[in-house]
Amino acid sequence: MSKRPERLTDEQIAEGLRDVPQWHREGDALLRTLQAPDFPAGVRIVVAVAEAAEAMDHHPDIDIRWRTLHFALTTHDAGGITVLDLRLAAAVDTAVDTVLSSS
Ligand SMILES: C[C@H](O)[C@H](O)[C@H]1CNC2=NC(N)=NC(=O)C2=N1
Repeated sequence: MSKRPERLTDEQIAEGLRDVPQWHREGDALLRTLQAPDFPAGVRIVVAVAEAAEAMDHHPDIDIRWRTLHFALTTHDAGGITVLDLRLAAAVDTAVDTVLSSS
């Protein structure tokens, strides 16, 4: 097994968030909410995110309400936000952009 990442400091999180401006921090999680054009597009986004997450072995909490998607990222194993969450945030953004540009 690879070494578990360390929790980031408040400063490191704030700095990391500059690269993923669609996200904000709430406590021990990074959050992004977005509106898909319709429900099927929202589901396609979730499928693309799931594939990226599985490849990274790091998984978001996802809430779908019709065409509104909420993503929450935290590292359960570390009890807070780690570099894995910042990487996953960027991967979610890529998945969203890919799906939306092809629909
Ligand atoms: C063994 C495996 O690497 C861990 O259980 C992974 C899987 N996906 C995970 N996803 C998230 N968000 N946090 C974790 O701590 C986590 N742990």
